[in-house]
Amino acid sequence: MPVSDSVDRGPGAASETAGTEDEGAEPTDGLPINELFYSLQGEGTLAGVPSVFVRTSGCNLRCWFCDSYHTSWEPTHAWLDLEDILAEIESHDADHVVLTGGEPLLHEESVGLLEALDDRGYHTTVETNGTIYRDAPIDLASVSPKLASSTPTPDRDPTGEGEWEERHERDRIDTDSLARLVEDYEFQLKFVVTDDGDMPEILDLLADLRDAADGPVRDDDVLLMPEGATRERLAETRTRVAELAMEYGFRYTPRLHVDLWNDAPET
Ligand SMILES: C[S@@+](CC[C@H](N)C(=O)[O-])C[C@H]1O[C@@H](n2cnc3c(N)ncnc32)[C@H](O)[C@@H]1O
Ligand SMILES: Nc1nc2[nH]cc(C(=O)O)c2c(=O)[nH]1
Ligand code: SF4
Ligand SMILES: [Mg+2]
Repeated sequence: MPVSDSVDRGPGAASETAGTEDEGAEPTDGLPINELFYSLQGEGTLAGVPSVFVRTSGCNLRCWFCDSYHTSWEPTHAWLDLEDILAEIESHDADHVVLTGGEPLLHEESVGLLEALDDRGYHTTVETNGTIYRDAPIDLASVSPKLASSTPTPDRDPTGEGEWEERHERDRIDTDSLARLVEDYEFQLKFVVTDDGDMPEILDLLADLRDAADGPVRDDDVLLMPEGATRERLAETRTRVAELAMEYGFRYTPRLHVDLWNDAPET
C-alpha cells in the first residue's frame, strides 16, 4: 500500500529532523510509515518467506548507500494509527511481519506494534542498525551494524557535502546496544560488504561484541550481504562477497528482492 502520499501526518509526526537531536515528542498511538507492503523476505536466514513489511520513516544514521532514501536522507511523514497498520497487515495472508525503516527502534510505539503483533500470533523480524535497544516481543532481531565504509563522506554524500559524516561516524556502533540485542533475542548480524576492506573491521567488531555480550555470538550468526540497491551494482559486489563468506566461515545472504524486482518501491 502506498501510504506516503495518502495519509495525513499526525499531530507530532516525525519532523524533517526525525532521528536527530532536536526530534520532538511523537504521539503515542501511531507511527510514521513510509510504506507497507507484502513481499518475500529478501535477506537473511528467512529469505524467501512471504512477509508483510512495515517501513517506518526516520533514521539516526545516514549511510551513503541507503536503499530507503525516503526514510533517512529525505524522510516522509505519512502517519498511520496502530489500528490502521494492524488492519492493513491483517489484509494479507502472511504469518511473518518485518518491521523495518529507517530505524524502527527510534520510535517508542514500535514496541506497541510488536506487542499487538505478538498477541495476534505473528512471527516478527525487526531490521535494525543496532544502535538502539528496546524491550519488545521480537522473534528475530536482524541487526545490521554499520561499518566505516557506510559513512557519508563528502565524496559519497548523496545530497550535500558531508554534513552527516561526523554524527554518522560517532553513532554508528554502540557495543552496549548490540550486546543487549544479541543477549535478549534470537538474532542475525548482517553486515553490508563491498570488498575485502570491510573484513578487518567486522572481525574487530565481533571480538568486541563477544567480550561485551553474555551469550554466544557464533560465526553462523554472521551474514555477509553484498552492497547494492540495484541489480547492476549487486553484479559488481556479490561474487567477491560470496568468496569472502567462504574464506572467513561466515554466511552469505543474497538480496532476493533486488534479483527479482530490482529497486522497485514496495518490494
Ligand atoms: C534500509 S535498512 C533499515 C533498517 C536499519 N536502519 C538498518 O540499517 O539495519 C534495511 C536493510 O537494508 C540494508 N541496506 C541498505 N542499503 C543497502 C545497500 N545499498 N546494499 C545492501 N544492503 C543495504 C541495511 O543494512 C539493512 O540490513
Ligand atoms: N523483500 C524485501 N526484503 C527485505 N528484507 C529486509 C528489507 C529491509 O528493507 O529492511 C527488505 C526489503 O526492503 N524488501
Ligand atoms: S541505518 Fe538503515 S535506514 Fe538508516 S541510513 Fe543506514 S541503511 Fe538507511
Ligand atoms: Mg530494503
